[in-house]
Amino acid sequence: MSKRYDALVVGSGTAGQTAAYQLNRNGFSVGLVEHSDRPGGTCALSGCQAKKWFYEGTEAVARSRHLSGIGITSPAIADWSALRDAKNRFTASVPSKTVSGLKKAGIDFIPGQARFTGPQSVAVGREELTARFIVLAVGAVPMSLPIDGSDHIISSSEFMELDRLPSRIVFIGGGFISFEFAHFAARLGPSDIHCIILEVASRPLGPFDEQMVALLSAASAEAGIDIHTNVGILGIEKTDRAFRITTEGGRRFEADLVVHGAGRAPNIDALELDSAGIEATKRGITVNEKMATSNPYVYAVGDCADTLQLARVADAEAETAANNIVSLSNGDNPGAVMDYSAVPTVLFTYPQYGMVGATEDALKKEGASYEKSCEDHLDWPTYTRVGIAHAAYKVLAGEDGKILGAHILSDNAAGLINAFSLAMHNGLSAETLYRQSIMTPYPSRESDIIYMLRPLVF
Ligand SMILES: Cc1cc2nc3c(=O)[nH]c(=O)nc-3n(C[C@H](O)[C@H](O)[C@H](O)COP(=O)(O)OP(=O)(O)OC[C@H]3O[C@@H](n4cnc5c(N)ncnc54)[C@H](O)[C@@H]3O)c2cc1C
Ligand SMILES: NC(=O)c1ccc[n+]([C@@H]2O[C@H](COP(=O)([O-])OP(=O)(O)OC[C@H]3O[C@@H](n4cnc5c(N)ncnc54)[C@H](O)[C@@H]3O)[C@@H](O)[C@H]2O)c1
Repeated sequence: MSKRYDALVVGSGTAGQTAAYQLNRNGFSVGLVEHSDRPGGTCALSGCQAKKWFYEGTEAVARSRHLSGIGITSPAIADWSALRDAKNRFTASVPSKTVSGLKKAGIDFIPGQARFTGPQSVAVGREELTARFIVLAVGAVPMSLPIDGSDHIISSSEFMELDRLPSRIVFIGGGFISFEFAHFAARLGPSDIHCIILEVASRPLGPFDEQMVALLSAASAEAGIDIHTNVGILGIEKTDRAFRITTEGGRRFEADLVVHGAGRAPNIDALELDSAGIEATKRGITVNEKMATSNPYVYAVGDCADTLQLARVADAEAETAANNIVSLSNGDNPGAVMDYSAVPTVLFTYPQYGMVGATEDALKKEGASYEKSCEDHLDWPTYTRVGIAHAAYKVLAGEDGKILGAHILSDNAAGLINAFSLAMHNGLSAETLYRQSIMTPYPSRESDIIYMLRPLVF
């Protein structure tokens, strides 16, 4: 049996849905293939949205601990399984809402695993589907690790399903997931909790600013999280009551739980990309700035593409691909391109670390001339009021005054960094952003932005 669509989308995560709805709104007949029995994707079910339940609990506990002695007498105590249940009440309805939403819009939902049979054709079970354009949005999965006993490692998704947290947790990898989940565990786990992050590189959080990472690492240490770098893990062994992790150089770590935070790889093995002439590396499907692959009929978006693995980047890529497909169909030039120069990123640790644009390390490496406004351990009332001792910022501007990058440690780094991201998108100078920010609602985290900019302006 064979069915033909104007566009076929593979994957029902945020990227796949964004592309499917946009093509559908433009009058395309659209089919969406999904092989999971829980459609809806990583962000909603086990990523950004799901983990935010634990972040909000973490913030409440951490804030009340910080306020202890300055007006709060009884710091909050978390109920891990109640937070998990609240998260699951949200995720439970995601699959059915995903499918009903697609169907209501007139998009065919096709359950099953897609694999290419030709440049414009895909098999799902016994069904052959052909399409003028195909959008791949198959996401990523935890990278397989060359470690003996790696079957003892649990994923971040499994972590969020635990009934309770044990006292000793080792996180493998010092990236986004390990930092965020260690911060959750340190506030939501038992009172004797001890978290360890083992990073293979010489420093954790490689893409972030080295100085700010050192400040976040110090804040993490105070919360009960130890970070070890240059650790080559050899094996994980199950002992009577725990796990023993052995490393190069003969070091050993004992843990009740070992968690994967060592990167996510594109979920492309089942697609048989070679049958369609689509190039990929272990970092993802190779795409150009229009999100087109090496096959002109196929686009790749979201975590499976060799770009950034962030939810709103996935959406922007999906919109870019869909716009280009619509243009091509109309006989127009496909002119939509992705720009990654001012993508804001936030680590949902406590305090949060928000970053946009260049790091100071990168500017130094490039030999770029820049000016910097930077301060750590801020004693501004904003932070003394909530007992945060580790707030910090760094703003980098070029010779022409334009903002090149910003880095913020704060309990609301997400909101703050977005202001800098918008300024960068609009090519604003530090002085223009300063003038436009003077009347920011006061006092707030955001009204402090002028203090961050002053050294670059006067
Ligand atoms: C723990 C965690 C926390 C995160 N937190 C944040 C955050 O705070 N902020 C942020 O911006 N990002 C965050 N991310 C990243 C974010 O979740 C991803 O960037 C985003 O979900 C990617 O969406 P996607 O649509 O590309 O892929 P996915 O949502 O993974 O969707 C891919 C879909 O394709 C399906 N599929 C795969 N192969 C096939 C096939 N052959 N046939 C049919 N279907 C197939 C899968 O079943 C899946 O449903 C987090 C990720 C994790 C893991
Ligand atoms: N707040 C957010 O936006 C957010 C949160 C979670 C995840 N994410 C996305 O999901 C992606 C995956 O997250 P992640 O934390 O798994 O990956 P990551 O790429 O952020 O970090 C992986 C880390 O593990 C290290 N590593 C790799 N192999 C190792 C090994 N064998 N032993 C020790 N260390 C090892 C790497 O050097 C790196 O520092 C992120 O890149 C990010 O794009 C985003």
